Amino acid sequence: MNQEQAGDLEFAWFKKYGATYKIKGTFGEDILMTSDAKALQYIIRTCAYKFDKAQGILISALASSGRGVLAVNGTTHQRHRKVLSPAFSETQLRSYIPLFRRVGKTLITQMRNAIDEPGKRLDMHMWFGRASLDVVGEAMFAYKFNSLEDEASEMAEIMDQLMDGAATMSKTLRVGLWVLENVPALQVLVDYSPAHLHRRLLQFKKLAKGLAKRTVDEAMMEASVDEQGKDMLSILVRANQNGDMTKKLSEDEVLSQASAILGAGQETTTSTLTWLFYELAQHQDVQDSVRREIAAVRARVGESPFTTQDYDGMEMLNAVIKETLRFHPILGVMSRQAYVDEVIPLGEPIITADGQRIDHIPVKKGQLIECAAHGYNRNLTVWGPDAHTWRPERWSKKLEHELVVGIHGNVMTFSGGVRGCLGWRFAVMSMQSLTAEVLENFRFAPSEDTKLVRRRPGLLITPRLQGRFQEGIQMPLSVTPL
Ligand code: HEM
Repeated sequence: MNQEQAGDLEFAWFKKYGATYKIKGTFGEDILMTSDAKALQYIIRTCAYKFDKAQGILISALASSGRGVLAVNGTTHQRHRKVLSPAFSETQLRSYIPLFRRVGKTLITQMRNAIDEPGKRLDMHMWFGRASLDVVGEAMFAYKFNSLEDEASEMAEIMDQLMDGAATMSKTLRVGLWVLENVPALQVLVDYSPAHLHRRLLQFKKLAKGLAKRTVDEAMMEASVDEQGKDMLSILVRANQNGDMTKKLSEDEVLSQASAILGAGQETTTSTLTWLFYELAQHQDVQDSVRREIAAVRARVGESPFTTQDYDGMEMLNAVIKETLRFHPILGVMSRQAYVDEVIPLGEPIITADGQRIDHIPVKKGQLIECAAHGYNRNLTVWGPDAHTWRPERWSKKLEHELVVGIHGNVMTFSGGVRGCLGWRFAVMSMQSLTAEVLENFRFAPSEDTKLVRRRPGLLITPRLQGRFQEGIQMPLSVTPL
């Protein structure tokens, strides 16, 4: 939809028509759009598999990541999720803390090398993109992309181009998806599409699968516990070996998890960190108070590295992370489809076109539903009258919510329920670590171009410069070493 900033149109319509309304899709089909807490809880938590991913989304997930967890529904999804879960246990995630710290240190060194004067303009999207790629790559398949040090990193370049293309939901892409959805026989042709974006996707899948294959082969050969790899794929391979035959993943499914996790984890973390520093640059008082909080913990622990408890105890740091997740969800909407006839309850009743006040909406099998994460995250009924303001102080007291919707802080950004983000805790831990590291070393302020930054609408909501969208995703900030 044409709008200057992602969400502008939807926010105006939520204000005018209420938390739930109907829009028309690419070819005039009815789509239900909702930011209603009760409806969302019902759709993504209570009846998650009755309202599973929409066919169009499954097709694009299949094209971008293969037969991994992102591209399957129902009982197949349950099977994938069960094998993947051990790789995301709290104990497992704690073992990545030294990795977050190491990548943070490299980020600091490389940023310092790039700064030759105070207030240097740096594209923080690029820097956080490379840091996130190095973190996710090593955690996932013990592979060091070293993209922070290697300017010509092939994977970093592919990811940049992919995200740039995928973030722009062009008319051609929308029509293409519609055709594939409505003429399933054509789906076999997807891998032969000549489109530039698609070529890049194939390169991405090939590279990720190749790296995954190496890790998987090594994991299969491990002779003793001491030799066991601690990366996510090795853990997944072990979990898969233990399950009974009907619950196992095939080799193709195992290898596809690499592109699924890389795709799900890299740009999402990058984007959240990027917006977080954008907000800190605009709110110098908040930036100072987070830095003071970090300095106080540093004074207590001295040269010892921060622990998970240290990070979790930093109230202001965590408030800034939660508020950024609330205010800047990278996925504005999550597309679902009713796989059975159902009735969706509403917490905020609506008035229909013929003047009736209703608090339930009956839907037929096949109905498309857009679960509006951006709408829910700024729903005034849930967050109060200042929902449209980035204000981390709101997290200083425990927020009481009547309904549980999201996984973390009850925001929708990581979604929720059985399809909620598997990597949410990994993402939060890596953001805590990278943010603390960077704030201890640099001060951020808006640069000349920062005022041009807009939330560009598309499949993903990304920062671009007004009038210069073609330059790609970027976040120019002025950076001064401390
Ligand atoms: C700030 C960072 C992140 C955000 C905002 C985010 C957001 C999301 C959302 C919204 C979904 C659900 C999509 C849907 O149902 O349509 C999801 C799923 C997923 N995410 Fe994340 N994610 C983040 C980081 C990560 C990381 C770091 C990883 C892995 C290392 C990861 C792995 C996954 C996986 C595997 C799924 C699929 C879950 C399933 O279908 O069962 N995510 N994420």
